[in-house]
Amino acid sequence: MKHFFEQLQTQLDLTKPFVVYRKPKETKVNAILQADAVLHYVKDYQESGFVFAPFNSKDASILIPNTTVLTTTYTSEEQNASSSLDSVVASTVTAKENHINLVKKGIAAIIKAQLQKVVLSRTIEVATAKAPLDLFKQLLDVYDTAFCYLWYHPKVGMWLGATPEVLLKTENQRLETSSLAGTQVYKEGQEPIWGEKEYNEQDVVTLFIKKELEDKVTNLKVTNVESVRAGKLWHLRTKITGVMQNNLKDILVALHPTPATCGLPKQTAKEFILANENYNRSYYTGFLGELNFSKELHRAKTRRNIENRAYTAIKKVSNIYVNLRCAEVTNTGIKVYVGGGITKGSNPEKEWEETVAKSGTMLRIILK
Ligand SMILES: C=C(O[C@H]1C=CC=C(C(=O)O)[C@@H]1O)C(=O)O
Repeated sequence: MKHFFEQLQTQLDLTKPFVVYRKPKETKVNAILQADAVLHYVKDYQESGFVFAPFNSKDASILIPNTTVLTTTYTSEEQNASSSLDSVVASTVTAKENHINLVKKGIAAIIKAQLQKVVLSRTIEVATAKAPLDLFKQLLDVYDTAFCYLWYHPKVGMWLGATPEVLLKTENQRLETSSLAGTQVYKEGQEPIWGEKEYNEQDVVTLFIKKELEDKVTNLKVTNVESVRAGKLWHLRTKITGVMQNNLKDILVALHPTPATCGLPKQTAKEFILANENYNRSYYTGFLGELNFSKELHRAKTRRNIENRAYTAIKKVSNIYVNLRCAEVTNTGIKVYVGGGITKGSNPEKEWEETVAKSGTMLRIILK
């Protein structure tokens, strides 16, 4: 174990690219190390490696090819997990005013019928003396149901996060995606009670996904909406599955960004965000994860299987997540990114509070 994290520290000291991550509910931690500092881009999504894509699809997606892969088993440190669930606030009066004004602008555009939904966000900058790999280990300790990662490229920067949202999981042609939206703060021993605003906000995402995939996926199935926990928050989620008839690129172009991170209509919401948020989202609300990995499947060795060598099958799998509950390591500290879905039923003060609650995912790790 020590060896694993030491190798990552050496990679960082040598300023060479790497990513280290753990998928939800797994104990296996994976790392991909790049031998040089070349910036590789994804061209057609036929590549194999770890993809790191920005919010704005006009900008290029980065690939760390999976040449050197390391794995280890990480067991969470209980002590860290429990003590870190207190709430943390690191926001100024001006930040609050600015966000409330932005939300009001969003609501006004919805009332004018320019938009049905728009996701609006902000950043919070804090100082820290903590080492990036220690922050990553703390994410592992606290968020066992999230996709936890630390990503570094000397020509781009360093990002880390614990995201609850699956964008796309594929096994050969089989596909799963999810519609995640609506937020409430988790309270010990209590189940969430959802209002019309949250159901509507989440339904917009589900309908969008269904429509986008209709002509690209067969056997499309949508589960009932359920409450899912993400650290100290609850969300509403629907899973969507099917069989891909198009390639991965077509599917990703159709889905990203969904109304869980952008809005509806997609293009108008994107333009609204780029014109009004007054900062660059960069990789926040982009996507990241395993692209076209090979997975060996071992079937029972029946005589027929042995004859046609069918007992080991290689599947092509991708596991891609939306880059939420994340932060960027800067020269002066860490920048946390948070946002929320605005609909006609939104209350600006509550939307502000929701971003404060969401920022807790990263802040309670950074400031603890
Ligand atoms: C945009 C974010 O969350 C999305 C995912 C779940 C719930 C959301 C919401 O309730 O607004 C957002 O759509 C974020 O965490 O920055």
